[in-house]
Amino acid sequence: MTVTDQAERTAKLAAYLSTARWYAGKGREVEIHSVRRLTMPGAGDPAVRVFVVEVTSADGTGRDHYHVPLSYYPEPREDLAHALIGSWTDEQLGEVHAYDAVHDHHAMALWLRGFTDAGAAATAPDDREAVHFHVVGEPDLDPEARSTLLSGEQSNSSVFFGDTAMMKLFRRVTPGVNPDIEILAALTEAGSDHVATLYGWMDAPALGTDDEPLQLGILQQFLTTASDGWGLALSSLRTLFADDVDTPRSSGGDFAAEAHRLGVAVAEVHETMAGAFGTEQWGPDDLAALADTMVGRLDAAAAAVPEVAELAPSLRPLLDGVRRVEGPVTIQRVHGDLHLGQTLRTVRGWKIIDFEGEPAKPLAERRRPDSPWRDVAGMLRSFDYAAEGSLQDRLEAVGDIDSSAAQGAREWAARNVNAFLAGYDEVCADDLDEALLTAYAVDKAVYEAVYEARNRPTWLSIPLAALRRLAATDPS
Ligand SMILES: Nc1ncnc2c1ncn2[C@@H]1O[C@H](COP(=O)(O)OP(=O)(O)O)[C@@H](O)[C@H]1O
Ligand SMILES: O=P(O)(O)O[C@H]1O[C@H](CO)[C@@H](O[C@H]2O[C@H](CO)[C@@H](O)[C@H](O)[C@H]2O)[C@H](O)[C@H]1O
Repeated sequence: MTVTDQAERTAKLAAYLSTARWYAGKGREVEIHSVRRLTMPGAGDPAVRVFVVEVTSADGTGRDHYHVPLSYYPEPREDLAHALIGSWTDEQLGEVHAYDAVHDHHAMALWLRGFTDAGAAATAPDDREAVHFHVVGEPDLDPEARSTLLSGEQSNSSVFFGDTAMMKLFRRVTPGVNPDIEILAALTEAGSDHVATLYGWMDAPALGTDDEPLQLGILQQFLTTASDGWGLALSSLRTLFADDVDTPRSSGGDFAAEAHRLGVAVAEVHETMAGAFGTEQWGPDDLAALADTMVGRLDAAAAAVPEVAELAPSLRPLLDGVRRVEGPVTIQRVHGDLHLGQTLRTVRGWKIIDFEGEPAKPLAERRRPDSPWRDVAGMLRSFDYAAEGSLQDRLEAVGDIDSSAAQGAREWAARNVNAFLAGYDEVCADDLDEALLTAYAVDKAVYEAVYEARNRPTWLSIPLAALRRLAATDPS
């Protein structure tokens, strides 16, 4: 292969990365520094390779690694045209057309086989350049199940194997333990009713002697009959708008009983996590450090989003309020990025998914114990998002928002926040510290403003409106 071939191939990969939903560095040119190539056990037909691509990080100061599995065909595949990375001459395979393998069910069958064969030592344990498969317990996997890629706004790529298992390939990967695997393993072992059972995971061995393995993905139970909390909340709001009622309580789609049950479920998950990982206490110094971190994040957001900069002077005192919280505050492992989209309602009750934490945070930070009120604040923000998002949808569909719809949506959010908190409080009766909860809500809305500015600018108004309301609260 010539240097020009190599450069052309890298450019095609960079172009693909720049458009991928899961690529965090939107808006900056993708600069590839190195590409590690892993082999896939059993690969042949189709040819498959797994790459770990090192790029300049989203903020330009460091390096990020992306997990990119590719499948190769000698002839173009019409059905995979949307997932084409490029066509080139490969030193071993000759002329190839390379596709993002998650879209290719022939390729994904190799991953399923990796798990079904894992007990039979499909990968040589000392093969440092192979993807390794690990299975937990004896999952009932159907080796013939066909994969379906989940479409939508995901940070990772998820495929369903029939209605038995779901595999999520992590896209941005860091050496070390991935919290999604670690927490699901602990909750599965503890017999939690509120999560999908962990079936297994895949990783690649460490590169250097100081490195830890690179966890590449997770296999878990497919939750049948699942509807996500976000969709259910929007549907409740649509019913509210259609009903001619005075309050959300009288609407046929009232969500409060579900919000209450969800509060109970989140609290039970917190309890199980506290039992599995233990608890610690935060004193005044830790609370001061938390305030510093939050103020630092506000300052970074202010530099990136001008509207946040305008509000920053009024928001800072709310974050500084954490310094006055009367400790000790109990901390433990938490979800870290909890919102309605991370909850699934099944016939067996509410389930919580995706324990990865905020995708933008470094792994070590995401694994650090925190106050469970961070998760509670995430849910409260999400009820507000649902109310405001539904008004925005209405504006786009109907052309304007009448004042009764706006008032109804806001009452809906308040009602469900109260119901959620009441359910949470039934299980975890820790005294609620308003200042701490408010600071977490500000911190989350600040994060959301940056997230929306980067990923969904038309939704930026939602966290900004929340920040404006919060900025008007009395910090004392
Ligand atoms: N165990 C499961 N069973 C069925 N559907 C699931 C399961 N886990 C997740 N999902 C669906 O897949 C979507 C993406 O999963 P998630 O873990 O949130 O991925 P990401 O990290 O990419 O955001 C969820 O919104 C949910 O609809
Ligand atoms: O689900 P992810 O781990 O990818 O989380 C990221 O994307 C979320 C959006 O999909 C984002 O959540 C924000 O929007 C939601 C509505 O789409 C809303 O329910 C959440 O409250 C709001 O934070 C999340 O912040 C981001 O990390």
